[in-house]
Amino acid sequence: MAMVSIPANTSAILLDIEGTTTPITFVKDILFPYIKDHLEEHLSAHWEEDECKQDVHLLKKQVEEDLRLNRACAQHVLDQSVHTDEEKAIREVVDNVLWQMASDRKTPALKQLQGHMWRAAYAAGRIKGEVYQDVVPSIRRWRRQGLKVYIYSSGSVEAQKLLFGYSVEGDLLDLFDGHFDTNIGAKVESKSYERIAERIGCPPEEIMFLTDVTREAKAAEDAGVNVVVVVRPGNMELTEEEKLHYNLITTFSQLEVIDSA
Ligand SMILES: CSCCC(=O)C(=O)COP(=O)(O)O
Ligand SMILES: [Mg+2]
Repeated sequence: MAMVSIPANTSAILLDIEGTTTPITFVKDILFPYIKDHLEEHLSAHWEEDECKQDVHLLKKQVEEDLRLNRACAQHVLDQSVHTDEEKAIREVVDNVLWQMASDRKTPALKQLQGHMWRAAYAAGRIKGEVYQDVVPSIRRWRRQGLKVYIYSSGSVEAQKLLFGYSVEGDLLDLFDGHFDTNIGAKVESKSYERIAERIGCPPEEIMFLTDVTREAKAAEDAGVNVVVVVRPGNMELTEEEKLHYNLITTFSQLEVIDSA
């Protein structure tokens, strides 16, 4: 097993979730189908509640933004406060959410609603967050070596905390020093990594980002962050050029801290 060094000046490890800590199949075959199967029921049950109203309001704002930028989109998200036909309004929200999911969009509006829906399923024990076996021991080792560990995922911070709080390995939230989602910016934009460095309180060069997606790796690299690309079963194939360019690992155990002592 080829080892990859964590540079001695590193103070924080930043982890992606889907395809990095967690199998893509967990997200695609369990989390996303849960939303599709329960969306209409969830909206009907909570339509009059403040949280649901805020979720719908955010979706509506996203539609307005998409229209402003001429993005093709399912345009019908109505403000339920002015709509009289609740069933029709719910149907339109369902259409918009399903359209966003089919396009694998990562908008904060979509991710916030998903997080709220998963909460009930995790709390009832119907879903448990999956993590690869090498993840927990490696994070514990890095922490013992003085590194901070953060999550940066397109999933909302709430969804991240549910996944790790109700995981197959129990409550893992104490492994993390903080969480970031797309409220700090998209994962494919380098500015997001600069903001994260600022929030963590260290220069980008002291952060190592682990992800399966090379567009995210490139954005992080452009910000000065060190990057390792994680190759897990079912992750997107890398090009030959990408394989040569990036440090690759198939398990977190391959990452070793260079001891400065
Ligand atoms: C964190 S829970 C669900 C994951 C999700 O919704 C998602 O979009 C995965 O994105 P990632 O940035 O972790 O690859
Ligand atoms: Mg990922």
